[in-house]
Amino acid sequence: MTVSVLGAGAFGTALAVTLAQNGPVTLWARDADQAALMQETGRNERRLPGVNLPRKVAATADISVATEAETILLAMPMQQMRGFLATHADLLRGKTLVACSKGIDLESGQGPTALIAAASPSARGAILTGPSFAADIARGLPTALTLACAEDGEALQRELSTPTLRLYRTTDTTGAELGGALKNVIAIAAGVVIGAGLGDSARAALMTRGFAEMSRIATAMGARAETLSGLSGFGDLVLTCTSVQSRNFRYGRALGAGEDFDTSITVEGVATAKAVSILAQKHIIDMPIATMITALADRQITVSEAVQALLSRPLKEE
Ligand SMILES: NC(=O)C1=CN([C@@H]2O[C@H](COP(=O)(O)OP(=O)(O)OC[C@H]3O[C@@H](n4cnc5c(N)ncnc54)[C@H](OP(=O)(O)O)[C@@H]3O)[C@@H](O)[C@H]2O)C=CC1
Ligand SMILES: O=C(CO)COP(=O)(O)O
Repeated sequence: MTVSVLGAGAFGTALAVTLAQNGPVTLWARDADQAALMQETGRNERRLPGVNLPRKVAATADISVATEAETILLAMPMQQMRGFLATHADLLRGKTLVACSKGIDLESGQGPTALIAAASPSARGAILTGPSFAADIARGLPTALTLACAEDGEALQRELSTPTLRLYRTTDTTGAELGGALKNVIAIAAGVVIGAGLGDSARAALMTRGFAEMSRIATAMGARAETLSGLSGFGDLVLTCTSVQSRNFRYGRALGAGEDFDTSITVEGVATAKAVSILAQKHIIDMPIATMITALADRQITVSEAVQALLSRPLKEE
């Protein structure tokens, strides 16, 4: 059975590479020139350089071909997903749609599975998330992710697991998608800490308090605490806050050091910090780190003002 991946960025391409171990995969790029180049060269140098695409990966820019598969992975940046789902709603009807994006839609405040349910009520929505860099997956290094699906996730889990990509299953879609979205905000903050020269101890404190902040809002929104402490929450928080492979971490590090950062690079945590600050007000939840990241990204405060504001908060019980 063919699986399709829509979005030929670093992650979509890596997923296509690993899934080709199970059978044919269609990889859809929105840019016809890029699809043709991938098909011709067997590489995606634009988004995942240095990786050979297996022969079982067929690249196309034809969306009607790419949506023939029953199982379709959505691997575009989060802020593009709502528009994409609306444009292609007819072709996606009745399919199994597995979101691979991490974030919260800024305009609606919804995560990927809620966007899928709103745009394609007859589709089955799921989310694949957790600690994994595209380059690691593509190189065949061992990785473990969470597959969250409200119902009948077992067959999908088997279909999307490969000899090197191990999927764990949950029905807690809210927890899985909020963990994956929120860890990016904390990773930016961890990058700021390192970029500003505040040290590894400060980063450990930030990660721990960040995890408390993630858990507070996520459980208030219906997530299970154990999902937050699994691969999609704690696991991905650790990876993204401690690796320079992370774009969110590198963006934060540039902010902390007062350096410029290439705005064409996908950094999901910025929009998510804004979206979650709005949700936090609605749920009356205290989210000082997300609020600070929004203010820093918008240049409303300096790094030293942000640090001062966090350090001067009232002392309280852990
Ligand atoms: N990279 C990683 O290691 C991981 C990424 N993710 C998540 O995967 C998602 C995608 O990230 P990633 O692949 O790294 O991003 P990239 O920046 O590598 O690529 C983004 C891709 O999305 C395409 N795209 C942009 N807008 C649209 C649109 N409107 N319709 C269709 N396609 C579009 C781009 O096309 P074009 O080339 O034409 O601009 C590009 O191929 C993010 O949510 C990220 O958090 C999750 C785990 C790991
Ligand atoms: O989500 C990721 C790793 O799990 C990738 O992180 P970045 O988007 O920060 O590169």
